Amino acid sequence: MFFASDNAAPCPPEVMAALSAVNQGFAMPYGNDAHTARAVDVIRTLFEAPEAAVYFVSTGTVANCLSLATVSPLWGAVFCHTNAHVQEDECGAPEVFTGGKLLLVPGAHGRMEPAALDKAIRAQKPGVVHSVQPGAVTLTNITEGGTLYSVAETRAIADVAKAHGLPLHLDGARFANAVAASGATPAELTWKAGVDIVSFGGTKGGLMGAEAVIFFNPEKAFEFELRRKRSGHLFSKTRYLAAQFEGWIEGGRWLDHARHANAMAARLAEGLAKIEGVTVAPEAAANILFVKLPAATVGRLREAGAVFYLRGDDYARLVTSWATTEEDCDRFIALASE
Ligand SMILES: Cc1ncc(COP(=O)(O)O)c(C=O)c1O
Ligand SMILES: C[C@H](O)[C@H](N)C(=O)O
Repeated sequence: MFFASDNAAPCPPEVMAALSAVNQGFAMPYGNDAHTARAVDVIRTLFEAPEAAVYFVSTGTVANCLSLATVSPLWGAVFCHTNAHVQEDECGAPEVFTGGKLLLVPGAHGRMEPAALDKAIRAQKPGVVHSVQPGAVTLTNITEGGTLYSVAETRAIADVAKAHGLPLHLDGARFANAVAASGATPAELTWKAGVDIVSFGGTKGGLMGAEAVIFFNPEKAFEFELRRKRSGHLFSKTRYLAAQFEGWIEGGRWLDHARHANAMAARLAEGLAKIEGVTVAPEAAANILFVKLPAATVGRLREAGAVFYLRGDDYARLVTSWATTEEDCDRFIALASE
């Protein structure tokens, strides 16, 4: 009953097999190897973006920070949701890397409200030297609140960003879960909806610290490469990051795992919603649930070995993964209903 985070899950067998397969002999370092080239092609094909620039890094935080620093100037404001990971869980790294500042945009259920984004951008007095200048917009899909930006909702944010001439970044730490939840294709949920750069998360999907950054317009790609090197995030043995993506994407396993994680969260939500005194927050679309549990229930669950975080308002955050089993869910539900 380990629901603290999908980060905590082990690596699926195909990822370990891919690591073992790539660990043969010598290969050019710094991404100049055949595995990296193949993984780049696999991702370009997956996103229907043959011209895209694709890079591998080891954490979602640095994927976000390097992406935003590449597209937002030193004096830039990056607009994000009030509870965005870049705001709440990256220790100010986005502002270190970009040199600018994050400006928060409200919206229900973890999604920025397009009108609120437009208002926040206009409030920055573009052209006035005393004001930070609008630099970029970033959204998270699946959001930190466990909700989904649909294709239409992504397009609505993109339309506001584009109206102000701003690039749109997508924090896709759980993008696989968003694709599984939306039924859209990766292309429909990104560049076809107006997204310019994606942090395509592998770690939450089970990879051993591997993330991909995708620039659909490769124009500024080399700047990303320079920033990645300067910040010490150019892996000399990139083949080990790249091979994990190859193994994970091959045969659609990346999406099968995400569908499974989402299904386990739905199983939990359905069972917990039937329990008197338990409230399941609405709009959960993927593998993150927020559930209000009586204090005694929290104690009983933890006593029985359940692992999960409590949010400030006493909502438990339950995160499922590719490795979550039906037994995990059913045992949690049974204990919560005692
Ligand atoms: C939505 C979101 N974005 C980015 C990250 C950052 O990933 P990392 O912890 O690998 O830096 C996380 C971490 O879990 C996350 O949940
Ligand atoms: C919250 C923590 O930073 C991590 N992003 C997670 O989702 O578990």
